Amino acid sequence: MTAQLSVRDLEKSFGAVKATNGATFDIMPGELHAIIGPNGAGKSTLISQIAGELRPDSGSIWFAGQDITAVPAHARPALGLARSFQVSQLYPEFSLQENVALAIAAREGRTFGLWKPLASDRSLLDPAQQYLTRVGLGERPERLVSELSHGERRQLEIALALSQEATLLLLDEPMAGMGGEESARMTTLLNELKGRYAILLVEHDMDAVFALADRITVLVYGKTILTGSVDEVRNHPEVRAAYLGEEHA
Ligand SMILES: Nc1ncnc2c1ncn2[C@@H]1O[C@H](COP(=O)(O)OP(=O)(O)OP(=O)(O)O)[C@@H](O)[C@H]1O
Repeated sequence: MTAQLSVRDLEKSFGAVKATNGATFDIMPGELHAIIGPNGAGKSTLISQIAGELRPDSGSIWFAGQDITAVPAHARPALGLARSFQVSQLYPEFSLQENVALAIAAREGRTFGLWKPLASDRSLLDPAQQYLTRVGLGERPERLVSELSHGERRQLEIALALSQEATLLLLDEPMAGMGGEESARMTTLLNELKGRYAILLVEHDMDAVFALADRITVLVYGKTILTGSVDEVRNHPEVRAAYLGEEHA
């Protein structure tokens, strides 16, 4: 089976800091693959290179068998690779459903100088409603983005990534800033999405990572020191020493 994403010997330095130092791993179709590592290990730098926002110094990134190392960030979503949207990119005065409809229109290359025609376009609003339902926001699609709680905004970001017809979702700390109940809801959502989508999850919440991950890659000082199952990672002496501490061992 061809990997959905392959990262090979990736290197990226900032001055004297080797933020990515020979990172290599694969994500298979439908796999939820977590990247963990201590603060400053290079997780954000890695995800930014996969999204195309940072150019690696050397090494390669392959998406569904195609070398995308030189493909610019703006062209990657059309291939099926979606980084979750920032809610700051949304239209606060429009409803959830209208925002997702606008994202679908943008994906389809439709121009929307006038909002009115789009607002009544069922061919956009119906699929928008389906994406909202898939992430648990389907009940009140008329709400404004400004009315959402922090956790609901993160759910909306995922709906927007799905609306890009992604096959790989890049999720950078989706549980950050969430309370227990919101984290549990996000964990349930990601559990429903895995299998249908390949997911690269960078997350500090180890309970969520251990509950969700099919495989985990451990990053320390930019190097991928291990890729394995939850049990393999929990029991690996170097990982315990470098990162987890006894409470998760
Ligand atoms: N734009 C930049 N310029 C200079 N140094 C950078 C830049 N971005 C990251 N770094 C450095 O690269 C290293 C890796 O940083 P990165 O943010 O990727 O780690 P991280 O694993 O995401 O950390 P955290 O868990 O704290 O978010 C750090 O030493 C950081 O200081």
